[in-house]
Amino acid sequence: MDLHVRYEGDDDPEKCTARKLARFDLVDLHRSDRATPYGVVLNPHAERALSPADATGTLVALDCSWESAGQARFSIPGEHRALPYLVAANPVNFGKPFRLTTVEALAAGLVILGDRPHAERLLAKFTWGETFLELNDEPLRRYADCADSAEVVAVQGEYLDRQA
Ligand SMILES: C[S@@+](CC[C@H](N)C(=O)[O-])C[C@H]1O[C@@H](n2cnc3c(N)ncnc32)[C@H](O)[C@@H]1O
Repeated sequence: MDLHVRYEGDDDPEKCTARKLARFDLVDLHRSDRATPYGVVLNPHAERALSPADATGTLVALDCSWESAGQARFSIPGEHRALPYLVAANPVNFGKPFRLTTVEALAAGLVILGDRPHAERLLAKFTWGETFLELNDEPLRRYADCADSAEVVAVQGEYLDRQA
């Protein structure tokens, strides 16, 4: 799978997971929407949840600060998909649902789309990377077994009910 990041550069460069992935040649960074290849765009505001039905060779994330990650920022052309309920393992948002770093979002997307080994290669660059897969082991396996977005949303409902 080709991994691309629309890079805004408005977050702390020391903590930026996309920059680190780029240093290891694990993603390509793009400074404009126009330069970003068309594919499945990971967008927390998207109406449709990512599912194994989204067969694609190109996964795109937007790396910007959460303060600036409003809907309007996601102007990248592509098929926009939200990730279902998963919790963050990164030190900034540990345990918070839906608030994933770029590497966590790309890794989750890869697992749901059936490429767990690729996800493991990305996460191996972060001390807390393996924890992300451990914390989300059951939901990730279940989402990856779903046929489509509606099934993913139904499975997600079980986790949201447990939270309530
Ligand atoms: C807002 S940026 C924050 C990046 C952070 N500065 C870092 O260093 O990784 C995280 C990106 O990951 C993707 N992402 C995170 N959580 C997501 C979710 N619940 N659904 C879809 N995409 C998500 C989106 O592309 C989002 O813009």
